[in-house]
Amino acid sequence: MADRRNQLVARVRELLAEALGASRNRSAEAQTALAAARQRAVRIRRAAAGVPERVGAERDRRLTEIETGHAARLAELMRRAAEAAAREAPGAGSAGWSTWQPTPAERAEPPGMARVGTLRLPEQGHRQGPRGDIVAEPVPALVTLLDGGHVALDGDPEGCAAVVSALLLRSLGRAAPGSVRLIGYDPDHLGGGLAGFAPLGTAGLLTFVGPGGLGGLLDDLVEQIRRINETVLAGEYASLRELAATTGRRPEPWRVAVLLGGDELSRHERGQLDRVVRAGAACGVHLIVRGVPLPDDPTVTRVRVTADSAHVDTLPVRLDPPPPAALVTETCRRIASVVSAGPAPTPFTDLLPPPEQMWREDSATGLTAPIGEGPQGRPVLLTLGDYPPHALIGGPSGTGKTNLIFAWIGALAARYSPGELEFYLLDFKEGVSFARFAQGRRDPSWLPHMRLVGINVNTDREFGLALLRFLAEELRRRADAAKKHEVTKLAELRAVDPTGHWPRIVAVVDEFQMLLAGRDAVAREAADLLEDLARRGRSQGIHLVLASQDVRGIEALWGRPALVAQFTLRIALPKALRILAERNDAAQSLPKFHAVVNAESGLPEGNQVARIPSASDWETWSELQHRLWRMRPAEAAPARLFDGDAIPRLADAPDFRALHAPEVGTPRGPIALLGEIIDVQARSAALRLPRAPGRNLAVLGTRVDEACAVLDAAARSLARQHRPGSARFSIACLDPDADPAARALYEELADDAAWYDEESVTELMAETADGLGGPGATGTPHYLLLFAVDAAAGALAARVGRASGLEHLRRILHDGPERRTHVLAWWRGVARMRADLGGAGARTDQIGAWVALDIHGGELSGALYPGTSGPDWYPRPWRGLFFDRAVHRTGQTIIPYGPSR
Ligand SMILES: Nc1ncnc2c1ncn2[C@@H]1O[C@H](COP(=O)(O)OP(=O)(O)OP(=O)(O)O)[C@@H](O)[C@H]1O
Repeated sequence: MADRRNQLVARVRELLAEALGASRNRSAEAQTALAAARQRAVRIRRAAAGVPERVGAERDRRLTEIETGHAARLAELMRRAAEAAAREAPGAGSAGWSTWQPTPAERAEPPGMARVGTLRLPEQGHRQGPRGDIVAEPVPALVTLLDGGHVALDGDPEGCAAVVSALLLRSLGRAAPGSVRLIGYDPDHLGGGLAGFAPLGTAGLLTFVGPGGLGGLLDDLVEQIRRINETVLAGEYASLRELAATTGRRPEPWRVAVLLGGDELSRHERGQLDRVVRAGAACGVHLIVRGVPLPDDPTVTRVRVTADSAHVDTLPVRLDPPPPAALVTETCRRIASVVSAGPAPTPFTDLLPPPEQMWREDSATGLTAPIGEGPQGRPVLLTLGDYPPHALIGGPSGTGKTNLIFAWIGALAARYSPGELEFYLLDFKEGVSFARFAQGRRDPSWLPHMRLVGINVNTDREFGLALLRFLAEELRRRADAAKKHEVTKLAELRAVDPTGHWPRIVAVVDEFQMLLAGRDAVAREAADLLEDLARRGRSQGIHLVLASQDVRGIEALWGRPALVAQFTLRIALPKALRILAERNDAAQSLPKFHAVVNAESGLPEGNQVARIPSASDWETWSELQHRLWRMRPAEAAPARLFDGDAIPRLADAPDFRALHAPEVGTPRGPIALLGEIIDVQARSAALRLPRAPGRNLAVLGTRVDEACAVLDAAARSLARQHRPGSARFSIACLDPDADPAARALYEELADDAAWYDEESVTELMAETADGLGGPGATGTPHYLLLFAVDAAAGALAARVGRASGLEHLRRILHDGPERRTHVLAWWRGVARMRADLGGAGARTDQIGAWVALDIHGGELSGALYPGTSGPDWYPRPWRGLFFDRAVHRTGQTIIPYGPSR
């Protein structure tokens, strides 16, 4: 039993030991696991502690990134907004006050908006500057006024006044001087931003309406809107802005009414205010109000100002300071002085079609072109055709006649090509402005339509006559052509003869009364020609435009009612008298640079007032002329310029250039050119010297230079028709003053010339007379050029052999021409010539031709000139009267050629 018990104890011990061992192992394992777990926990805790730090950094990084992007985007948007604002409110519309100056919009350009401050954004836009600094980009706060709408102000008076003066100054700065008119209504004398604009009042650009005047003011604005809608926009345009954009014209000013408080409005006034708000902006009528309720309308911008903030509609705004007072008054003063100086002329380009449209018109039925702008901004047209055919222009000196002629010629020349229209222009007053139409030294261009320009012709009425004769000839040519084609009018002639050259002709004569002045042959013939041209030119496309500053010019026509009646188109410049019908005094109240245009012979119902653009200053004109000149046809030749003050040169004369010597022998009837004829083609006066009795020339008068010039031209032109060595030129100079000219001629003629003086002239006479031989003898052509031959009378009176020198001279004059010996002699008076010819009663028929210089017509009576009283000749410098009994009925005025040297 004990064993059993011992065995049992041993077994229990054994089991216990096993159990203890096992549990020790387990415990150790547990310990290890615990330690590991503890370590993990620490690690985890540590790791866990690191996690939020990383997430936060990431979040912050992202946030910063988003913020930067946002700021950049905002800055970019604000930059664009600022740029857009600068576009919407260019120049004076938004410039800062320190650099502000007026920048008027072009006429087709809208004036734009006006800046009053900057937008106050919740997050102000920034962008990084180059060094990382922050740069603010303010966005301008803009308000629409001119052409856009109205502004209603409310709140702090000082802030409102700042907005009013900023808006007004910016509006004035964006418009041409005078094109913004302000009307103030300030019954409580609040000033309200208007005060600084007072200088505009002197030019009528700022008017005030007194207390109680609001109703009248609103009625007036409504009336303006009605008128503009009916007569200016006239259903064609929705607004003045559209009209300006389409046509480039702005015929109405902007009217800005500034209404500052006052009593409550009556029903009528409210109604009128409503109308202005609804319809005003399209007609350039705008309101700026404070203390006057404006109805809600899309055109109304509301500006609310409190002591520390401001809003434009709903946008918060930081208002600009008001413009400096000095800037306001100085700007207004300048505008007022420009306006007081007179209305700005409309630009000349208004009269012209666009370049691609030039020379597109057809003149078959007439010529139509604008001359200026009418009161409603519409062009006023001038027409020349079957009706009205001719025009009279009148206006005292300085009222713009010349300018009007330039404007009209330019408007026509730009529309009709030179094949459709030709001009002839004659200016009887002193001045050279029309010379521009012809080619000049300074400017090689000319107006391709211009065929003739006569300037400084005041003493050369013959030139006017020559033009009229030329036109009469052209009229005859046209009438003949019409008859041949069995038609009556130019339009029909052009239809049946489409390849013919039948342009309309416009002949302009400025100060035409000079042509008709006096009761002499020139005036009589001129009036007859004018009458004929006026009557018949109408249907043949020849149109007369006569201008005069002087009522006497018109009176010269008044005596010829049939002539005056043809001039149905009348153009009266300010203060012109008698151009319009008797009781039509519209020209008396015309402003400067305006004209009454009347196509009804001046009857009041035909009046149209036009504002004439400035066209005559050199730059304005030459721009057009150069353009048209470049368009000229290849064969176009410059206009003939006749300048009464210029002395022509023989070497330039077409007739001189055309002379040449025959291949063999002597010319049958050589020609001596004496001077330029006063005519349209610059021809030379030519004396034919065939072998026929009387073919000698006497130059009569005391003017040395002119006499020498006539003999010089005669000799040089004759020499050109003889080969060297085939003619003799004997030059006798008996007046020392003529010596240089005679010597120059002697040198020019070289071997063909011989020189004689007082000593040797007698020999010349004797030898020449003796050499004449019998009546059939025809020797070498011999020309005796005797300068101041009367000075040799003493020497010639002496007998040499059988006869005296004078007798020889008479024989040469008598028998010479038939033997090719011609005398071209200068006597210093008619009586001296007669004496040399044999005394007072001597025959003069051996003097077949003469040129009279300072000799009165009466002295030339008798055998020298047909009739009893001599020619109508009043001597004047550098002019001569040429008469050739073989070809002339009346004398011909010539201009001696200038010295050839
Ligand atoms: N429409 C106009 N706009 C601006 N300036 C003008 C206009 N018309 C004329 N003028 C200017 O007025 C001045 C006188 O004009 P213009 O020479 O045409 O007058 P006029 O009547 O022909 O005078 P006169 O007969 O004395 O020559 C010139 O300096 C001219 O430039």
